[in-house]
Amino acid sequence: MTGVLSGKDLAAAIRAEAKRACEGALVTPRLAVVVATDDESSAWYVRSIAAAAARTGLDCQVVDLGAGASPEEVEATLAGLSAEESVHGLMLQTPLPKGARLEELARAIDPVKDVDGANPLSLGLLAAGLPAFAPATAEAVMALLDHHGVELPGKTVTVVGRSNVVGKPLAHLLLARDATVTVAHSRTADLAAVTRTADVVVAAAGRPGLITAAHLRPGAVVIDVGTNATEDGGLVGDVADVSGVAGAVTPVPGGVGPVTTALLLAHTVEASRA
Ligand SMILES: NC(=O)C1=CN([C@@H]2O[C@H](COP(=O)(O)OP(=O)(O)OC[C@H]3O[C@@H](n4cnc5c(N)ncnc54)[C@H](OP(=O)(O)O)[C@@H]3O)[C@@H](O)[C@H]2O)C=CC1
Ligand SMILES: Nc1nc(=O)c2c([nH]1)NC[C@@H]1CN(c3ccc(C(=O)N[C@@H](CCC(=O)O)C(=O)O)cc3)C=[N+]21
Repeated sequence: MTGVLSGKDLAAAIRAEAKRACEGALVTPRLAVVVATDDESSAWYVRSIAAAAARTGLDCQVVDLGAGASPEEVEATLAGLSAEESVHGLMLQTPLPKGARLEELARAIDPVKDVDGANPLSLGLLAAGLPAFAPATAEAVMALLDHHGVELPGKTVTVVGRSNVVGKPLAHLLLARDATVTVAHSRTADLAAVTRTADVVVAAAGRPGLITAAHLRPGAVVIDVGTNATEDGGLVGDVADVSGVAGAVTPVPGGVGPVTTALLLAHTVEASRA
């Protein structure tokens, strides 16, 4: 029997705590989200952030520069919002316009407002095991594993994807919890060989159906980070039907996504109290 690792209850609990903190706050925490893409999965995320912020009692300011924005324009916008006292949390949506790199632009995000851990300084601190905001998605994967009682010390974990938003920071968080970590990517010669040895497989490639039953050791725990928009307006992950082989799998929607959104708000509340 393949179990379903829902993120809904966990997300609700994180939001409830953030809400309590907002009710007691002198200043309403404010999150600014900068968008320079027309990507559908980013649009999904921005809508969930705005909706969750409204329910939780945070202010959310979306600054949409359009997919044609220049890197200079994005950088100047981030620098301006970083300097604004009323803004406590600041994030830049990916993907970015052609030629723009997140790790370069995010240097303009003040590290104390870097609630999605995008400034390379945050990633460096995280790698060194020092306090910093982790990208909400990477932290959401850890929170889901903990919430569902998945043990990590000594376990083998394969992360598929090495982006600075998900794969790389997640590898550091897993290492800090004494897992043995393998990071796979598009140049990995034999993906199935490195996923089949893993007790836990995290799929964060943005490729619908990439991970199949043939990629898994029987009983493996599968965390599906992928959020791929379908033509009919739905959302699918990176994991095909693996029921019967996987021990447990996170659903899409309803798995990593809601926890990511909730943690982004929690980070903003925390930043507003610093
Ligand atoms: N649920 C959530 O909260 C979130 C979901 N996402 C989703 O997660 C997915 C990944 O996001 P992100 O990390 O930003 O994406 P990127 O496109 O930045 O990175 C994708 C990574 O996957 C690797 N990859 C691509 N194709 C393959 C393949 N066939 N086999 C093995 N590895 C492959 C790439 O390798 P290489 O480096 O060689 O190019 C790259 O490292 C997307 O679907 C995104 O929408 C992202 C953030 C949050
Ligand atoms: N800098 C950056 N950081 C990101 O974390 C990031 C990004 N850019 N760009 C886009 C992707 C995509 N992403 C999603 C997060 C949550 C849902 C989510 O909450 N989905 C709900 C469904 C949506 C709903 O029902 O409202 C769910 O999975 O249940 C979706 C997509 C984060 N991303």
